[in-house]
Amino acid sequence: MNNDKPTAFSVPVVDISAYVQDGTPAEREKVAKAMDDACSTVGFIQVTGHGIDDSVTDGLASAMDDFFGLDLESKKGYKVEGANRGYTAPKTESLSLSAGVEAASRMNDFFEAYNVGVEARSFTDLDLDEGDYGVNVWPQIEGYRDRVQTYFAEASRVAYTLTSIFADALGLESDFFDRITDHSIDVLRMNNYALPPGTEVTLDGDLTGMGEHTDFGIVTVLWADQVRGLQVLGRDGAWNDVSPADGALLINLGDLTARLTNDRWMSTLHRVKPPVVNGTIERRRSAAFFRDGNADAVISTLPSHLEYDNGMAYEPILVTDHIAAKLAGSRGGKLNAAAVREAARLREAATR
Ligand SMILES: O=C(O)CCC(=O)C(=O)O
Ligand SMILES: [Fe+2]
Repeated sequence: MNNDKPTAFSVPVVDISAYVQDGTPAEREKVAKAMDDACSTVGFIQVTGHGIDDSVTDGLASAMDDFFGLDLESKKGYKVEGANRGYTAPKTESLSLSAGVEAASRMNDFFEAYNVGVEARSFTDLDLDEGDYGVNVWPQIEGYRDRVQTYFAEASRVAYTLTSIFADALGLESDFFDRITDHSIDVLRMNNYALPPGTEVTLDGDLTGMGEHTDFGIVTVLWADQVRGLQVLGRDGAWNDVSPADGALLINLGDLTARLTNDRWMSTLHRVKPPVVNGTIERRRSAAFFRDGNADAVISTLPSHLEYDNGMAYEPILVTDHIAAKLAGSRGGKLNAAAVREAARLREAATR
C-alpha cells in the first residue's frame, strides 16, 4: 500500500475567538467541546480567530528570509554548542531519533533552523538553571530581533489561550496549566527547507526535510507557509498532507499532554517532505512555537484519565528530564529508548 496516497483525512478547524475576546460561557463551551473532539481524534487543529495580525506573521517571515538568505559560513557563526539555541545547519539533526527510531535513509534531516526562547534569567525571583532553558543569540540583522520577538509574544499569548481552553475541555481547574507553564521552557524554532542552489534531485523518496517525530511538550503553535510538505500520521496509519488554510495557524499537542491524558489526546506523529519541482525541492518555511512546561514541573497522568487505555498510565516525569531525553535524540544523535509508544506507532506505519 502506498503511504503517500491522499485519503479522506482532514484537520479540524476550531475558531477560538470566544476565548480571545469576551465570548459568552455558552460560546466558550462550544469551543472547548470542539477542541476536545479535535484533540482526541486528530491531535492537529487549524486555529482561526487567534487574533495575530498579518503584519506580525509577515514580519516573522521576512526576518526568517533575511537570516536564511545569508551564506552558510555566516550562518554557522550563530551555532551554539550544547543548547537548543541559535543556528542548526542542514543535516545536523535527526528528529526520528527523538521518537525512538532510526531514519530509514540513515540520513540526517535537511532542514536548517534558528532557535530562540525563554531564558531562565528573565524570572528574577526564581532560582532556575540556565542550562534547562538556554541563552539566546541574535543575528546581526537590522530589526531581526524585534520582528521575531513580536511574533514570539503573540504565539505565547495564543498558547496561553489554548491551555485555558484545554483546562475547560478536560474539566480541570482554570489555573491547572498556569501552574505548570508559568515559567515554561518556550522555544521558537524557525525552519527553512531548501537545498543549496544547483542541487539536482530526481527522487524525493529518500529526502527527509524533517524526520518523523512527535513534539515534546504541551502544545505547539505552528505557523507554516502554504507550500506542501507537512505530513501527519492518521489513526489509520497513513501519512496525510496538511497545509494551513488562509490565516489559520496549525496547532498540535506534544508528548506531555499525551501523558496527562493517557493518550486520549494525541501527540500526533508528523514529518516534512517538501515537494520536488523541476529537479529541486520547493522552498518551504515554518516556525514552531513550543510550550514545553516549567523545567521543574512534574507531569503525571490526570486522575480522571487513569483508566483510559486499559489502565496503563505513564510514570510521572520531570519536564526537564523528558526534554533532555528528546533533545539527546534529535540533536545529540542518541536513540531515545523512552519513546516506546511513538516508536511502536512508527514501526506499524512503516509496514503499511
Ligand atoms: O515544518 C513544519 O511544518 C513542521 C515543523 C515541525 O514539526 C517542528 O518544528 O517540530
Ligand atoms: Fe514538530
